[in-house]
Amino acid sequence: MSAHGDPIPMTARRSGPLKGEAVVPGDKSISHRALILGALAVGETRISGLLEGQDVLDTARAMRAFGAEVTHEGPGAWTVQGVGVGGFAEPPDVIDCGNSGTGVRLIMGAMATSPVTATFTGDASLRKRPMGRVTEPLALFGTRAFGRQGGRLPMTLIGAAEPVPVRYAVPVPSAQVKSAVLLAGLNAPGETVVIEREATRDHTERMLAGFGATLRVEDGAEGRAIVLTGQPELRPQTIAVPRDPSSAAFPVAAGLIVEGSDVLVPGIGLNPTRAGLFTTLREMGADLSYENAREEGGEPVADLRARFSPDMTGIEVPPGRAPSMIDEYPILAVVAAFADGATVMRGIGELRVKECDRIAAMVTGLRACGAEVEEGEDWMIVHGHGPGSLPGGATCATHLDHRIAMSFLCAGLAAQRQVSIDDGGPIATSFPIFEGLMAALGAAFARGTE
Ligand SMILES: O=C(O)C1=C[C@@H](OP(=O)(O)O)[C@@H](O)[C@H](O)C1
Ligand SMILES: C=C(OP(=O)(O)O)C(=O)O
Repeated sequence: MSAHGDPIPMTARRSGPLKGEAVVPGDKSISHRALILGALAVGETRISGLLEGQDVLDTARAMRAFGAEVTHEGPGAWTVQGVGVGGFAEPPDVIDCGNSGTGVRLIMGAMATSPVTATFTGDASLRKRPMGRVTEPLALFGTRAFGRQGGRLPMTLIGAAEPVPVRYAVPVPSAQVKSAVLLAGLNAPGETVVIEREATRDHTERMLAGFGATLRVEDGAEGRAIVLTGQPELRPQTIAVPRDPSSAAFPVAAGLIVEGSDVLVPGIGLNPTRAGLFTTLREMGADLSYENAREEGGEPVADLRARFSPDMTGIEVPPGRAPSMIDEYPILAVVAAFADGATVMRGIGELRVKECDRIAAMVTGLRACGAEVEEGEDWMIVHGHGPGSLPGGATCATHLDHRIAMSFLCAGLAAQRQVSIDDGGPIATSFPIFEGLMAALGAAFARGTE
């Protein structure tokens, strides 16, 4: 089933050259944070380029439930009248975060140190995902959480009435956990310290500084420590959301594997904590260039140009790069099937707790398409056989996971036979215009399965 309705089976067939410009929507991570920090500021935050995907719309609805005024002014243009740090009202109903791990975990952090109680739920995918990784550090502030076994949603959080600041070393590389602790730290007196061994996406830190919070980053033996001073008055901001590198990954990858293609993907955020896929593709020999590199709204941005790359070879992806491309392994696995030799992906255990178990979903689907793939608890190896070599001819299960759905549709554009997916509905969570945008480039997509 798709996240919000009947399943939408889809099929992709081998396509002629993909040509043209692919203007992808705003960054999902930054969009969630703009709404949440806007709700915690005093006054009106103005946002342009907001991703209007279901995940972010669910966060907008949640911010309204906590008392912020969130208004849709026009395409991508939103305003948020914030209630101030510690100003959240108690929501009158259950907060449904749909398919979004980022939404639910960041919002839990944002409400955890206010004297309100909220119950959270989500779709069948989100209800399987672990929330203990967030509620355990939140308990240090004094927040209480009651959920299903294994720390699963639905879950009720009772915010700490008299929160204390915390010092917390994040045990898994997770920007969501880091961000939840920082957002909770906003309403605790004194300094809250979050330490991460490996740097994960830093949008929360950048945006907190933009909103006027006092924070500093110290690199030490334990890793990267973020020190936040609690109880600031956040100043409303004007935020231009850059276009999402995780969405750009799909037209870029399709451009590299479909014969004769030349695709331009303009205005993509290339924050180094997000751009690992593009570095990896270039190391594999992809004809992928950055044009017109510039800075927009405090984030590095460039136009990406991807041309058909018949000479890509498999590589060993450095495990330390995983946090900067964590959502891109499914599409990398597809590109790897069209490169020559083995692409080795290690240190990717976190993929097992995303919208679905992404290692299992990719291995099963790629094998059904005739690829040679190996897997272990936290690794995956794809043995590619060059351009046009993937047999295809399968229907792949997407398990309520947008990235799995888009990855297999891209595979079908270059495979020998069609590749179908059982449900394209979840694509709307992060990239609602994917089908039309790809079709405009020349992608042979159809509704239904073979
Ligand atoms: O903070 C964020 O916006 C995100 C962090 C990552 O999750 P984890 O924190 O679980 O690694 C990523 O997979 C997700 O798509 C977005
Ligand atoms: C993992 C993802 O999102 P989330 O954790 O927010 O559901 C994703 O978008 O790939």
